[in-house]
Amino acid sequence: MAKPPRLIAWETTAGCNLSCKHCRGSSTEKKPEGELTTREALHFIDEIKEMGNPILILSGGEPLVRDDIFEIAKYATEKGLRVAMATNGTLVTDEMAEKIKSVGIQRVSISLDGSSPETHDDFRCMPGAFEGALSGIENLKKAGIGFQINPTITKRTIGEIPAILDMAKGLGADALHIFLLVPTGRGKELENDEIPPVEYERILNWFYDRQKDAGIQLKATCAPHYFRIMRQRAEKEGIEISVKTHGYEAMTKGCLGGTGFCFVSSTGDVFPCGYLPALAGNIKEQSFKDIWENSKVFNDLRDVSKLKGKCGICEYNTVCGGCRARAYAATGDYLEEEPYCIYVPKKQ
Ligand code: HEM
Ligand SMILES: C[C@H]1O[C@@H](n2cnc3c(N)ncnc32)[C@H](O)[C@@H]1O
Ligand code: MET
Ligand code: SF4
Repeated sequence: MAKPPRLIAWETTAGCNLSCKHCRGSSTEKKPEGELTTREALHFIDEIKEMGNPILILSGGEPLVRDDIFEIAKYATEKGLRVAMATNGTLVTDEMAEKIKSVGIQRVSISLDGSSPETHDDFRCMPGAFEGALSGIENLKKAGIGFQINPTITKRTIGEIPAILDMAKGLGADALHIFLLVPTGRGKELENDEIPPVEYERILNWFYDRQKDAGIQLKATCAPHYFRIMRQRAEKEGIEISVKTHGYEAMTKGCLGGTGFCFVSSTGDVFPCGYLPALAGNIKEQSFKDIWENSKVFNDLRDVSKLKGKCGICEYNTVCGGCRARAYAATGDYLEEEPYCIYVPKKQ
């Protein structure tokens, strides 16, 4: 029997006040038909709670454009779920920050796709988006809410990542979670902005070094090969990987899509992650538990022996496993080898 999910990202709405260049959801001001109603949303929370006690990320689109977002969040925290919110920050006024606090949301992520207004505003297609995000952060701080910074790594932003880390530290963020661009949704049009595989290797090695001295929590999302690099580096350094030396990263693995994580769209479609359009089911038609336990796609992803190409024979496949969304984007098959990894497995 599959273990229950540890983390669920829910696109509470596909509507958004921005329309960023890379957006996996192609979000705009216009919401698509069929968004879960308040009743359906609360029922979904009941279903999650019956299965276990995961972290629930209220994402979007922009969650703050959903009218009943605080009712939903309050319902979830009162049921005992740990609730986080992912926002672009521009709508986080003092009043919003107070509401976020009062419904018991524990942490908020703010996206910063540049250390300067020029880069961020260009990426997010809105002049003032950078200032808006910073002002959102100040308001969260005043309300005493923990926050993390999420930058997306592309050719446009890679040069500013060290400066974004410094900013995150200076602002008092709890964490920096880097996101590596996945060419899906509007992100498909940014295909040429994806950093090449050797650059991935370089930035993830830099990230490994910063884990030691950053002083804030760092996590590489959608970069499963980080978990290979971490092991290769630790071996070279003669360090045994343990919770003591590598914290939370020692206990987890590259991609949790389908094993510990899933993404639920604004209309109730369930996917392994927000970047992999392989449908597992819809919560309006089937119970969430049934989808999680029995769908073909989730069961495929739980079986490492199904991986193909070099991921199939790689000695790191239980800790990395490749990005299934990139494999799907490149080949149409989510079990194919990860196209952005330069490692040559030892077993040939
Ligand atoms: C410590 C436990 C956490 C773990 C294990 C974790 C892990 C993950 C994983 C696996 C993803 C998958 C991305 C994908 O495949 O779509 C993800 C996405 C994400 N995480 Fe975390 N995360 C944690 C905590 C948090 C917290 C506290 C926040 C705060 C807001 C956060 C914010 C996000 C966001 C915004 C996404 C992207 C969701 C989306 O697609 O909209 N995470 N995380
Ligand atoms: C929730 C987080 O997901 C990021 N995000 C949105 N679209 C993409 C994509 N195509 N690839 C990677 N990250 C993305 C946002 O910038 C935000 O930080
Ligand atoms: N709109 C929020 C952000 O930009 C969360 C979802 S992004 C797909 O961070
Ligand atoms: S990335 Fe976030 S802020 Fe930007 S358009 Fe998509 S949902 Fe909106």
